[in-house]
Amino acid sequence: MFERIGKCNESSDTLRAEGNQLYARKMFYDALLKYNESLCAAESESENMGLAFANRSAVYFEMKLYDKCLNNIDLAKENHYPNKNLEILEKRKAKCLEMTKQLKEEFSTVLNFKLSYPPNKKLPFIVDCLELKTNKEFGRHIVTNKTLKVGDVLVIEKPFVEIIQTSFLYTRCSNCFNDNMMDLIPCMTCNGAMFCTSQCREIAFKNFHKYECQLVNLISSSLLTPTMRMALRTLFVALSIFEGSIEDLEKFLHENTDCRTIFDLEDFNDMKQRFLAVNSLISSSDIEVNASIFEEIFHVVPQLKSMWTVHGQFIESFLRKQTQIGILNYHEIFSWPLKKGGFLDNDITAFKGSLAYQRGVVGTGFGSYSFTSLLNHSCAPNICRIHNNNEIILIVQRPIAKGEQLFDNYGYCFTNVSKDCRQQALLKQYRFKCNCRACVDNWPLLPSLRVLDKACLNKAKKACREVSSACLSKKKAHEKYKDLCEVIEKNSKNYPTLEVCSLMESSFAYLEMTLKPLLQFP
Ligand SMILES: C[S@@+](CC[C@H](N)C(=O)[O-])C[C@H]1O[C@@H](n2cnc3c(N)ncnc32)[C@H](O)[C@@H]1O
Repeated sequence: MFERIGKCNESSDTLRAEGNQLYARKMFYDALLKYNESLCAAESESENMGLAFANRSAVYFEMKLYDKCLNNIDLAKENHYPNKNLEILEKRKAKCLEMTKQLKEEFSTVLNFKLSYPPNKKLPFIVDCLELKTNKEFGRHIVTNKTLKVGDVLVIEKPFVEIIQTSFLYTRCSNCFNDNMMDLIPCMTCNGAMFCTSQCREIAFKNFHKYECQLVNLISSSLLTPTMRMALRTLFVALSIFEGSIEDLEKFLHENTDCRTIFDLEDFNDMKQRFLAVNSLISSSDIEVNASIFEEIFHVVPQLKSMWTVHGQFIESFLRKQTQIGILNYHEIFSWPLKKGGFLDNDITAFKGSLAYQRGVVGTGFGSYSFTSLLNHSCAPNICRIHNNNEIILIVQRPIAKGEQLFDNYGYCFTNVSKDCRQQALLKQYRFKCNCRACVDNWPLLPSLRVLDKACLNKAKKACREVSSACLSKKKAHEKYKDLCEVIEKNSKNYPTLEVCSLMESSFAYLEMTLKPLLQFP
């Protein structure tokens, strides 16, 4: 039998009752959150599980998400929903089936991003024209060997490892980040992880959750920074690759000390090589890491404690290095909030005035991306980054000539952050002095940029008005985005003018709109 960590029907009852009150007030997002917490707290094989699924089915019915309603009715029945109440569920099911027939809505419209050019033969998630170069000024960097157009999709990268911010534990799959409109299933043992499917639950258990399950409350407390949580998850994933043998992991690292980027992999499907690519990312060895917290965590679980007793030194240096890699390389993952109006009170990344806040997206987690981490920063980038669940998609934002370097933006764009602030922040976190054109020539902030083409400025103003008031379908947003890409391509010789930079901002907003959930909870 599993040891039940944090499972408790009494808490599950309290959480369900709180959910019921929110449901009565039609606060469906908050109600689902409580039902998910209640589900996670429910002792397995108790009727509390069935009740939580049934409650969720009621929310989905009100939201007209009939497929999810039906799914939750089935789950309720499979999970000890009390027989005496079955009639309620059967009635709901019948109504649901009737409504599904009537409903021609296309809730399932998903826009799939595809690479714009043939894929790299070894790395199928990047286009074949990208090359790795190294020089003194930039270290490793990526250039294109063919001219690229605005809107070209260059990379669709999944992380090697990702973690969810604690405030999203009950709203997203802990394995793949899918929110599945909160239609999630709990870990059968702990109360701190949910999954979108049983496959995801199995994969997570195999890859990392078997180690974390007994530690979830500690890991998700404020003891660890997100970078340290990522380091710990990386250790558990690496351990799983070596089938739990810390000796083999240590030996492997000892024998493979040379630097290997993702371009050096012989076989992309070999997880050991993929791990080496993450382990070879640039790190800041001078950053202090308080490793004693890791020791405390390991001492909670007997199996991990004995591992630390024998291999503590190796584990500590592994975790220190991953933390130091993380500071320079891990990417925050942004998603659209499921709740109308947006942000959770405790979402620290959504501070007012931040770019994410203006765009309406929230930071839901962090990931390690071996390719994207080879991109250098410019305050005037030529590519942009969007997220589809845990995937990073890299798209050309202004034309890039053959032989030019691809530049990402580390969160400090010249259009809305002053040169002094940018330079200080980049030096402090990323340890380099930025010499991009915007810094060298001290380009002004967006409102003070010069105007060269009045007709184009009018187009930009129109796009700006539309994008801030628009409530478009994904398809329509994608069409608008494509139109703007053409206008930017034609006018790019005037960059950085007010009109071109505003068009770029609006096009990015349309692009993100293509990933917005079709429906948000009240
Ligand atoms: C995510 S890594 C980028 C890849 C890195 N160049 C490498 O060799 O692995 C971030 C680090 O790259 C370097 N870097 C990024 N942008 C740079 C720039 N514009 N100029 C100089 N160095 C830069 C800094 O050392 C920074 O900490």
